[in-house]
Amino acid sequence: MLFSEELRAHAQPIMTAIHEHPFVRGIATGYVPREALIFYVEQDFQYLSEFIKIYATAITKLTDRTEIKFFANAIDFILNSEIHPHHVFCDVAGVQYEMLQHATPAPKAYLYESHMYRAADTGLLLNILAAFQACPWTYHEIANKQVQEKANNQANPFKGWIDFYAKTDDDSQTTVSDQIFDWIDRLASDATSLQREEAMQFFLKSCELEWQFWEQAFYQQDWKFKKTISSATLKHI
Ligand SMILES: Cc1ncc(CO)c(N)n1
Repeated sequence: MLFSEELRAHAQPIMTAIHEHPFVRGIATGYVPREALIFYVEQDFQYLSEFIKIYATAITKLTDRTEIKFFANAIDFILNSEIHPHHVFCDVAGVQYEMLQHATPAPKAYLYESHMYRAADTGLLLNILAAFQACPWTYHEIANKQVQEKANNQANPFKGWIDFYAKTDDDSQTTVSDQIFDWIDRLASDATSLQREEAMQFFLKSCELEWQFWEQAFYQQDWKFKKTISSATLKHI
């Protein structure tokens, strides 16, 4: 069994819970509460900005130009393409995207970002890719399933969001997530079983954190002492 198949098999209960999450179901049925959409975009905007920095860290581990290009493309994708699904949510919520670009990470986003940095700190590309893969993989799975359900019909205000994440790489007909699984398999074949176990942990925790990210937005879960934390300044120190 390929390592990527093992990853997917172990993540199945989490993936099922993501498909069934009320936020994700709401995208399919065309209704998500406005507060949830706003909280999501605020958090995702800052989360993706942090992701760019994590990709940049990954680039420092590479020498092969094709591999470097992969991460450079991923950065370009976040900066120039992934703003589109955010605009879809903003349009439905009736808010200006520019208004949602100043948030600080809520607890689960903070945890997810810290988890990614922890993977990067191991210095192993296998861990970085495994931790990162939950991101494109789960979104692609969500969108594909919703396309199969014909949720991306003209009447659905989230059609643009679903179509965006269901898209494949036009030339090769493979998705970014397929390419990453291939890359993970190549690295895993040279790894020890302990290293594979560590990568598995990074992947599964990222999958759970994807579920948590939807949950956090749906219920707008923020720091309990947000005002205290965000009003603190260093002026007395
Ligand atoms: C939290 C999260 N995971 C995955 C994606 C898809 O890239 C995203 N935009 N945000």
